[in-house]
Amino acid sequence: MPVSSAISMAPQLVPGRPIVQLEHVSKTFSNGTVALKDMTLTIGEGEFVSLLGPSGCGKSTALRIIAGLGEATTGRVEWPTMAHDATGKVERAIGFVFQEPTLMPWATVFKNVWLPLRLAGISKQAARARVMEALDMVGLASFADAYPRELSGGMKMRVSIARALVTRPRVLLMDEPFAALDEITRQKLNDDLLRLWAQFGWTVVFVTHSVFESVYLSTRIVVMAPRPGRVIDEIAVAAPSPRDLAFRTSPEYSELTRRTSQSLHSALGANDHL
Ligand SMILES: Nc1ncnc2c1ncn2[C@@H]1O[C@H](COP(=O)(O)OP(=O)(O)OP(=O)(O)O)[C@@H](O)[C@H]1O
Repeated sequence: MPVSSAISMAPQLVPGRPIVQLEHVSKTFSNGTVALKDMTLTIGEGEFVSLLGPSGCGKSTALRIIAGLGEATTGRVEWPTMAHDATGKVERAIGFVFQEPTLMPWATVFKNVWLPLRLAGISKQAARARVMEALDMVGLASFADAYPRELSGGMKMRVSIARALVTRPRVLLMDEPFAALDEITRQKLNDDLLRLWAQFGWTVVFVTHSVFESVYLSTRIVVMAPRPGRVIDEIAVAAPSPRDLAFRTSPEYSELTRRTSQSLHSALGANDHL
């Protein structure tokens, strides 16, 4: 594919029906910090969207609002295709992966992954098949009886991902999940995540600081700037799957990282006067 056709403003690329829509979402914390200002974003089913931007531009705040872990001050988040309970509250079929694996050190890998099902009242026996399925997806089925202290950093993150997958979410929300890992482990987890995404067809919203990671993983990159946190650019990445070393070393990848770096640079420059 010629480089120019892989780069365009993103809206043409939205492939499926909208699964989540942020409509003019703003968030001001009680100390007066405007973490998000007027964020409008539609994410289609099956997209892999990265939120990319410098520290403090509101990426985590946006992700938490999407997850229902935080409230927007103004604006709305709509889930047009998700079920609602009897009170009209949306039943978000989501999994959330934090930057730290946040595992219970005293519990086995199995018990850590069982946690979301246990909280939903599902017994260990009834949960067994689903826990093992989730562990199998991340390649850790044989570590079910291990404790977190016996695992490497990458394996702990895999357990954390399995814990997010055990509820069989339609949308996976990931807040810089690989930032603390070494480069080789990070690339391996990038590849495994892409393979699972292609296989299971989830929608992924992925927060990152890394231009390279965002280009490698995403179908669309949403670039954000701080003070106030806002969207300043969207970049479509039309390169087909599977993405691999050939893509990582292609002229198309270089051009996309150049274009994305420029955009990130202007995100920083937008606040030079502050
Ligand atoms: N609970 C809070 N109370 C007050 N201010 C907050 C709170 N949470 C975040 N902020 C502020 O809101 C802004 C956006 O924070 P947020 O964590 O969303 O940014 P981010 O882009 O995810 O940053 P990073 O990449 O460093 O994680 C920052 O200025 C931050 O200090």
